[in-house]
Amino acid sequence: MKIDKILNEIDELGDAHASSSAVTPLRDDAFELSDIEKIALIKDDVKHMMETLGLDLTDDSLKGTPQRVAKMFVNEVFAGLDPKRKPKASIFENKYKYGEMLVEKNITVYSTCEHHLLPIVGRAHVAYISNGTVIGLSKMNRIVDYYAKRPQVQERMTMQIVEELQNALGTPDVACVVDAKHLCVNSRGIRDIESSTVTSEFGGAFKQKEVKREFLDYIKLDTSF
Ligand SMILES: Nc1nc2c(ncn2[C@@H]2O[C@H](COP(=O)(O)OP(=O)(O)OP(=O)(O)O)[C@@H](O)[C@H]2O)c(=O)[nH]1
Ligand SMILES: [Zn+2]
Repeated sequence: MKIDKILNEIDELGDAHASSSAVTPLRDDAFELSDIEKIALIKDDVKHMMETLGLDLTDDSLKGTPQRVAKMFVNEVFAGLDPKRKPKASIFENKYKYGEMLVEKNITVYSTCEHHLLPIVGRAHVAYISNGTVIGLSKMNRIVDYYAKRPQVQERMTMQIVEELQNALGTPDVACVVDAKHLCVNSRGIRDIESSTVTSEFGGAFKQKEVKREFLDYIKLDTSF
């Protein structure tokens, strides 16, 4: 596929929108290889890494690891790099005129820290106020999961979730709070097992103190961050 076409598609999908401030840094040729080609190349890379560490890849337990890791990277933990996998946001008309805030809370987040390639595990809470459009509830969970399945920093992921929902719903009135543990902080380095990271993005009406407060009350967080 021609790179112009791919970039156009990404643009249409809203991920590389010119006004976006939270774009995952991707190479121009990011989608020139097929998933199968990527898995074959990554398999060799993982094999090389393990051999360099001195592991015997003829061992029964280790021999399948390069292929297993390559498949897991492309099809699972980094699958959200591919705009083709972006969930379709089922949008409905708000015929019942529900005008209050809707909160989808405690969405499970499994992501990967892009600095250490170690897991980020936590919860996302998203909210919006309808301007005439409503979105299928599960689509909010799916949008969170799509952006989580990338090498990430938590700040960017939080902003990407909000930007995507703003595009889908056609309103700036969207917010997201993420509370997550970074295994690069908990299990190595400083090894602080208790600490977690809270990030937030408040769009449109959520910048107002009372609206923000209502959202944070629903998810039972204070405003001290
Ligand atoms: N802002 C931000 N930083 C992150 C995130 N995930 C991991 N980091 C940090 O990225 C930083 C990378 O710093 P470096 O000094 O290059 O890495 P390091 O030598 O492994 O540092 P230590 O983790 O302190 O041992 C670390 O402080 C991580 O805690 C994230 O989502 N957002
Ligand atoms: Zn890290």
